Amino acid sequence: MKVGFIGTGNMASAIIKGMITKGFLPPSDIYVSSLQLPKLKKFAEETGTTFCSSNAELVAQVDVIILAVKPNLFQEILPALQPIIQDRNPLIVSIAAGVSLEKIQRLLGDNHTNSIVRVMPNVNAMIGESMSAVSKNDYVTPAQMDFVLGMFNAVGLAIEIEERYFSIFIGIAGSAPAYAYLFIDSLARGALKAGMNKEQATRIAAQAVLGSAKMILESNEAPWVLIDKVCSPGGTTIAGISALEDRNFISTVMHAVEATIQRDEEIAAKQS
Ligand SMILES: NC(=O)C1=CN([C@@H]2O[C@H](COP(=O)(O)OP(=O)(O)OC[C@H]3O[C@@H](n4cnc5c(N)ncnc54)[C@H](OP(=O)(O)O)[C@@H]3O)[C@@H](O)[C@H]2O)C=CC1
Ligand SMILES: O=C(O)[C@@H]1CCC=N1
Repeated sequence: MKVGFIGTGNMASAIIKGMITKGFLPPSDIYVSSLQLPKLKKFAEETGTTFCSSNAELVAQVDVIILAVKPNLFQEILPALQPIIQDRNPLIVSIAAGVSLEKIQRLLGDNHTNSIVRVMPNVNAMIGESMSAVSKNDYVTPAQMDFVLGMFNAVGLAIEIEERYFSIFIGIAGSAPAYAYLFIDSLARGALKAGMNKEQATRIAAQAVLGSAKMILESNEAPWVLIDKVCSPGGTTIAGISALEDRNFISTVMHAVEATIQRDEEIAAKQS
């Protein structure tokens, strides 16, 4: 299978580097196109991927197209590629927030029936730790779906969900790495304020958060049960939990998830 990425920015490069590290495809079977050609050439040389000087050149050579550009570019890019896409009929995979399967089909021509898959990965794909959601339209074959699930399982964990849950998924997985990085950075700032070197504090906090995430996944205990196990009576942890709740930590984080969902819905409304 030859897989072509239209767009090689933060997310595509994370997936590409993750796929290459995991040996999912030989780098030369990954085709890339984007806007700034000198930058693209350097990226292709560094990764061993196949450089394409235009989106059309890419579409002409691949079996799977990954749309990895910003949502507002879909209405410019897809109609221009419509004739060649309809001629070759590749599997179309979109990783954009706020662009529905139905919208993609509309941009490719309502009178056609393309195999389209929507994926919401996250940037941790770069180290093989993405959490990705996958949803398909009616024309995707079981073999095509297996290929997409295989690709995103190679760079983390991929699950199939109904498309109507995509906005919520972005709030807890697509955008969530940034929220987790912010939490770790905030812990490190607390340590910095108390006199520890920030770089060392960041590594310590990141390992503590990594272990906590693994504990939730591997212990089968609810987070609140685990929280109680850390809190000694009259100890340090309950003092910290109490301070977090003084500043509404739980509702602040819930509010961040709600804001993410709302923004995804706004982007979707603009695209429709
Ligand atoms: N960042 C993230 O963590 C996540 C992002 N996403 C989704 O991924 C998509 C890409 O996001 P992200 O990688 O962050 O964005 P970036 O801005 O980092 O990358 C966008 C890419 O699109 C390329 N591009 C722009 N115009 C064209 C064009 N006309 N033809 C071909 N390529 C073009 C750019 O090229 P050039 O570099 O040459 O300028 C760039 O490589 C978005 O739709 C986003 O919703 C989904 C999950 C997580
Ligand atoms: O911020 C964004 O819109 C993209 C989608 C999910 C993560 N980054």
